[in-house]
Amino acid sequence: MEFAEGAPGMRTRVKVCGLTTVEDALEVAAAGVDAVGLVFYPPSVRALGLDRAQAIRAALPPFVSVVGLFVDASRDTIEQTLAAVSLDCLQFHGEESAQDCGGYGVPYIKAARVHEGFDLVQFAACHEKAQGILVDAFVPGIPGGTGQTFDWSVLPRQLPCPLVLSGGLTDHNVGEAVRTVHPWAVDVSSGVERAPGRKDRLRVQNFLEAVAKADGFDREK
Ligand SMILES: O=C(O)c1ccccc1N[C@@H]1O[C@H](COP(=O)(O)O)[C@@H](O)[C@H]1O
Repeated sequence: MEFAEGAPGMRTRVKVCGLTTVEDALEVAAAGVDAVGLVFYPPSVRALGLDRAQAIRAALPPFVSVVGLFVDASRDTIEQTLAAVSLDCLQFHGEESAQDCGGYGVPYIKAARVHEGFDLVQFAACHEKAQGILVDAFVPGIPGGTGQTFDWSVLPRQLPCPLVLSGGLTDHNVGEAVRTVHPWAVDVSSGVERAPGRKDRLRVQNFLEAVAKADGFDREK
């Protein structure tokens, strides 16, 4: 199977990023998401401290992956975070090189902010050890979580690793996104919020329902 193209009948995985409370994390887990993201990037409205991250990790049921998001963090910061919080995957959302992302003994995904002329195939080749490549909108000066979409038609049909689509996804556009891009997974943050850093249960449910519908599965609320 070529990645970027999910196999026919495949279920698109869903990550909801930017959980800041145990209550929201349990709600999105109960709704059926595959992964939750914890933001370890202090300028973000969704950033959380180690105590809160530990509490969320400890509260989650099995088989919900916990992804730690970093933006150009120091190796010390990442190691200290990993020592305090058990993370299943790292998400590097800054300008990290392939070397910066490796050596933690934890799988990682590397984010690319897509703009005109951006060569995603070359980017993926540079990050060949990444478990997947996440694509997000390019907004100057803001690394992510912007709620902005981008032109999905610039994405290549084939990549050598799984593609995670993000950037301005909502329950209204994620169906079209899945049908157009056929990503391995989708990642959403602001599009399922009721306030910055607080997730809205109904929006999360509607988002999951829209993904399932686009995959060809029916999903009861
Ligand atoms: O969520 C954040 O605050 C954030 C901060 C810095 C870098 C990335 C961040 N989130 C990631 O951004 C994309 C798109 O988010 P949105 O759905 O458009 O709000 C997503 O991959 C988040 O994981």
